[in-house]
Amino acid sequence: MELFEHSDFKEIPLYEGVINDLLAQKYSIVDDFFSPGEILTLRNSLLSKFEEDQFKKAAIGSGSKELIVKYIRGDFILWMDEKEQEEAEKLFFAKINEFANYLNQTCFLGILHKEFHYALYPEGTFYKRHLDTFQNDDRRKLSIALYLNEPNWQPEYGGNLAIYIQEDDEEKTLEILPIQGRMVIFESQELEHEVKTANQNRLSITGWLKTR
Ligand SMILES: O=C(O)CCC(=O)C(=O)O
Ligand SMILES: [Fe+2]
Repeated sequence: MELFEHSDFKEIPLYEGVINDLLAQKYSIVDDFFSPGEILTLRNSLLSKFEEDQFKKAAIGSGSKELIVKYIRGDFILWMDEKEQEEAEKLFFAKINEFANYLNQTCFLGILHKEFHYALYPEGTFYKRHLDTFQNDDRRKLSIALYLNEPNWQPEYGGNLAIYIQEDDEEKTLEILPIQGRMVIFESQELEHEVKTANQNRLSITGWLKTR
């Protein structure tokens, strides 16, 4: 007879890597969170929804204070609906839910909610330096950006994600190229960041894992 029940918990190296990065440096960059096939499905979903004119100009703040501030951010967004039974949403949320459950089991993060949107930054647009918890939402725990850009995104296409890192008394800037399939995860309440001007259409999914 066994005294202790074996839990069905199985260690997943990809998620362990992300967790170790987050603990060590508050951010993690992974290029194989989703498979190339999944990335293509997500990219095609974004493109067809954009062509159907479903995207709206992104705003700052919420409710009646919503303002369209094009000198702060120039992207167009479409909130994703988990209940949507399209392949893209299904595969995206299946993986994100698995990851959130894993975080809850291993790090006791208490992730209860999530919200994600597709984003398209037209040529010449950017998102000025900010903290994601500015968006009237201090429940945001982890920010996630997944890049759905064309293959072989070049440095001259711009659109880097700049993350500002406080090191002792000095500030360091980390610039991340938004190559297709890359995912960046970082602590929403800790790291200020910025989307540099894109010189080509820049496609992504952005979202937040949130506590109560
Ligand atoms: O797309 C990115 O790299 C980050 C986007 C972002 O900072 C935001 O939507 O709050
Ligand atoms: Fe942000």
